[in-house]
Amino acid sequence: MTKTSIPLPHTVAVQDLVPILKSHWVAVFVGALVAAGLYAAVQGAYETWQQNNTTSNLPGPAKDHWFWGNLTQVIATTPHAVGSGWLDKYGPTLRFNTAGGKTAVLTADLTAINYMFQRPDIFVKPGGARLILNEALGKGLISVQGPDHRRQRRVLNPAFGWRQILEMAPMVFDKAYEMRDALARHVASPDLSSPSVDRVPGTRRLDMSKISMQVTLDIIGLAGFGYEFNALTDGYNELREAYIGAIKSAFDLNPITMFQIIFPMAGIIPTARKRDLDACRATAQRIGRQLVAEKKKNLVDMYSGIAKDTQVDKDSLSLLLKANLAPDLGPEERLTDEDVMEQISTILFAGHETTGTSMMWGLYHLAKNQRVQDKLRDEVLNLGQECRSFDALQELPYLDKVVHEILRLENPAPVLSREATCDVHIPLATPIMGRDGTMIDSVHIKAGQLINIPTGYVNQWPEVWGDDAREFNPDRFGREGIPSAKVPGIWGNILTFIGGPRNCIGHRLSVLELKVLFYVLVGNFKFEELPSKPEYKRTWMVIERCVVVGEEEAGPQLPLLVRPVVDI
Ligand code: HEM
Repeated sequence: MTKTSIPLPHTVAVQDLVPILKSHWVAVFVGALVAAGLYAAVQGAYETWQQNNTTSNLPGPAKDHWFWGNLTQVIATTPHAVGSGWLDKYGPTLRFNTAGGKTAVLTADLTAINYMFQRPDIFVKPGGARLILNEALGKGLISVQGPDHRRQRRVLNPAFGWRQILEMAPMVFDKAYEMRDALARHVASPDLSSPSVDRVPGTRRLDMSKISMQVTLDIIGLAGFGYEFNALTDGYNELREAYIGAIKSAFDLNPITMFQIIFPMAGIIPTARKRDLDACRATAQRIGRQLVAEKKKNLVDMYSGIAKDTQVDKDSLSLLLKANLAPDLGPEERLTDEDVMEQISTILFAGHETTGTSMMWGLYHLAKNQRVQDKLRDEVLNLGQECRSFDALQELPYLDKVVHEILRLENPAPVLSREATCDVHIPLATPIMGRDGTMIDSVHIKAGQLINIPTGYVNQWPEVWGDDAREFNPDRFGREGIPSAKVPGIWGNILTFIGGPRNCIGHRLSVLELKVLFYVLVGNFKFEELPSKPEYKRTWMVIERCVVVGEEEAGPQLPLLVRPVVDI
């Protein structure tokens, strides 16, 4: 019997499909995109459900809004204020609702925080934060993860040791005295714009937020990469404009940007914000490449004997270029010129607004606490008004306490976000009661779970710092048990510079800057609240800034009365 093959009625040869596919390629392409989108949405929804389900027993606030969860409260005030309220109410570990049906864990538990700090490959910066950092700064130390981070950190570390930072002290003193002279000129100039009540003879109403940002920009330019911004003299500077433009565009959190943060895949949408950002980045990169080329040439000239009598410049960029040439580094461990160039925007971003904001809030507290200011002035004037020795400043115990207290109470970035890369149990020092009444001694989370670390809350936690933890009182340092060694911070047992392998590489420079700046400021001027008593309010843009109520449009400002010390 011969077998005859009977074609199945619905079988179509592949070649028959080609013309159909060709004539319908747009429809097929769109169909494939929709299918991929649907798959991603279902997969995403399933993962979110799993994450939410796993943490559903944690205490925390109910949703305020069907889409924005509890974020409406956060946007109305600051993440630090809202988070602190929840932590006071629900205990040290809780869960709240973010946008799009997702949830976040918030924990001030010191064991949990230390566990996360020590495992930066498991607890990474969330996708949305990485998107913004990459857009604004490229792939510098603060943006990269895993092996790239370890490779960069190894080369950068030697540029930020105490010995290297101490060599920058003379330059920081120079800038601090330039600021003093600029303040003295302002005070001596006629005040035509302040309300008459604030025109007090022998004083001048000055925006100390602006001056804090100017002097710290000048310092980071010179200390970071030997570059003069001349911000204190207010001259035009191309890199400064590009940097300010990039930060402004990057943090322009309009609804499309918010959508892109929540759903990072949407980052490919071209927007005016992205266009502006790219233009600013192109300028910053052009100047950055030029700086790297010049510094590299200096090093090569020095090592090859062309410029025998010169020394390596003392700025971080020169020092890291030198470290990058170390013979014990393998070729795959060295940074490329592009890697080095990206560190310029990173150092600017990470080292400028943070220190500037700490200086500004420090002045705010000193103006409100004249007793502390007078005590500090009495101490620093023992060194006269022209000291240039950082060793001498290190001997001043009250200056040390004041700087600790400023950095404790005014953590510029008081809430950190992380995202788990795998399922993990986070141990807790303090067990908490779940919604079902059972005790929880470790938090189980799924991969992709968002976790917030309220470093600012821990810095102000009465359990750690005493009942007056939310007040400005430098004398708390030195009380028995304070600071507490239980707090896992890299500096001063506070969490301002965090801890673990991703701690703030610039913390020593920042402490040096603040000591020098407050020595010069308080030794030469008295800072007072304005007689018109404006109301100040905190705003948040990753960093907590100060605005005047009713003048929010003017942006961050801290107007204070400044009085030269000779007139006191
Ligand atoms: C008061 C001043 C400062 C504060 C409060 C501060 C705070 C921080 C914090 C909280 C982080 C961790 C961010 C995260 O992982 O999410 C960090 C990282 C970093 N900071 Fe600072 N910082 C300050 C000053 C500086 C200065 C002066 C520099 C540079 C000269 C600097 C450079 C960096 C860099 C490069 C990183 C990334 C480190 C890494 O991921 O390995 N910071 N800083």
